[in-house]
Amino acid sequence: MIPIDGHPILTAATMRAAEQAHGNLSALMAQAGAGVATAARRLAGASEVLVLCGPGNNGGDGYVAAVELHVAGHPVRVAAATEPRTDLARAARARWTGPVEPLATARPAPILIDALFGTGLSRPLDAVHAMHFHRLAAAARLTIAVDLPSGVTTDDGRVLTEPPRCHLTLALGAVKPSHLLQPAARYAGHVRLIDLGLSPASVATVIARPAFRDPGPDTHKYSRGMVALVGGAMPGASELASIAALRAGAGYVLHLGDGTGPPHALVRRPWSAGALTDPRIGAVVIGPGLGRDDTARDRLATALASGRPLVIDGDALHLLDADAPRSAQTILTPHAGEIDALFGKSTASKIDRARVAAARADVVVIFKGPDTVIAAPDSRVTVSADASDWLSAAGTGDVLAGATGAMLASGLPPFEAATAAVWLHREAARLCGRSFIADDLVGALSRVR
Ligand SMILES: NC(=O)C1=CN([C@@H]2O[C@H](COP(=O)(O)OP(=O)(O)OC[C@H]3O[C@@H](n4cnc5c(N)ncnc54)[C@H](O)[C@@H]3O)[C@@H](O)[C@H]2O)[C@@H](O)CC1
Ligand SMILES: Nc1ncnc2c1ncn2[C@@H]1O[C@H](COP(=O)(O)OP(=O)(O)O)[C@@H](O)[C@H]1O
Ligand SMILES: [K+]
Repeated sequence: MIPIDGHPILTAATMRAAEQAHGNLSALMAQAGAGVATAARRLAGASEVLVLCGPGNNGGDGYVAAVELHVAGHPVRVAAATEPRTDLARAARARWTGPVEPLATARPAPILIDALFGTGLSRPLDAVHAMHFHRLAAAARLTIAVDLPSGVTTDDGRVLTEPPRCHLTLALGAVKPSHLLQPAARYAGHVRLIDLGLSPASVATVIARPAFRDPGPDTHKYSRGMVALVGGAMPGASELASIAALRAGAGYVLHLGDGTGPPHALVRRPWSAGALTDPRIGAVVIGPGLGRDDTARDRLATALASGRPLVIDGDALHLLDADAPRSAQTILTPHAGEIDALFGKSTASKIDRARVAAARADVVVIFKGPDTVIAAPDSRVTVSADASDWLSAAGTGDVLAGATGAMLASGLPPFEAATAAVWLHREAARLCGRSFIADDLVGALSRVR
């Protein structure tokens, strides 16, 4: 049971391929079931465990876990609505010598293991499975899902049948998109990986603590990263982004636009057409509070022509031509509404949408939300889940844009800069606790760094 940070994300199909490449499916199931049993024993204390087994190999994992728990002397019962249908699951079922209670009449237990359906779920649960899964979870103190909470898809974060909210999900062999993508992810609770030794390759990974560029003895303010913020109609937003760039670690931040006041560390200048020609500028951030009028259009055109690395956020995303050729490293930071406006609506998964957008616009995309997906034009993807829901407040996106500018100006390549900023933003939100405002989040960036 290991943390998922930095681990590859596999779809149902790539998982099946990894499983086939391994060759010994029975050994994999034995390992998976044993991993589930070990985790359950660690968390259950002396409490009884009830394992719900489905018809496929997810159910097979459940039977193996039940056998392992029994062998270890742990009180365990099994319930199922149907007989196993795969050879592997039948073999696992045959090794369970205790009774199999009908799901509909099964008595609850303090610890519930959901081994009903995993990556093979292809349609909504029938009424018996759905109703009794909820009944037994409501009576349990702890619900542990095997591989995925039964009822969610594997690849795109959709919910076919609403499962109960599990406390823990044990991802078998690899993390799957639905462990991270909403709305499915909220039903998984904490996600931990059970390593099956598959070492699968994937261009998609779970976000991990980034390698920041820290200052050294030879660093000066410009080499540490100079960020220019282009202001506009609402200077508050671009100021918030400016201060975020400072607190995220930029050595010099220039706010180009109206507005006065602290912090004194922020260098303020009025906007001018030549404002972005300073070759020391390592990143230009444009969009927070920019507005969408002709002035905003002119400023965006100047920024795009400057050749400086760019972070394009907020209003600027509504003025941008996604298909225009790029002359500089560019990071876009859209939320769902901005993705729709720029690239059109789509029912594809958030990971696929981010990847398609990055390739089409030849940029790094930070597709924001409770699940944030970062995609590069070369198909690399990293996903950040578990962000504080309290980030759903005005201005927190401006903070991310500023932090992204700081990371880009520090010399990190765009994908790494985007990843570092998203991680920093998420950890800062964690430090802020509840009911914080965007200004508090800015302060917390320093503490995280
Ligand atoms: N991929 C791997 O490396 C490993 C996979 N294992 C397990 O195998 C699981 C996948 O097994 P399966 O492919 O057998 O899939 P599942 O066990 O998830 O379920 C598939 C079975 O249920 C049926 N089914 C699908 N949706 C249904 C619904 N709503 N109502 C009723 N029946 C439905 C399918 O027709 C099929 O018979 C994984 O989630 C994992 O738990 C582990 O045993 C070990 C390793
Ligand atoms: N429910 C949520 N849980 C976690 N993070 C969220 C949630 N809602 C929004 N966020 C994050 O908060 C930020 C909001 O950005 P955005 O929508 O651009 O707001 P604004 O433009 O007001 O600053 C993004 O980083 C996004 O990922
Ligand atoms: K399950």
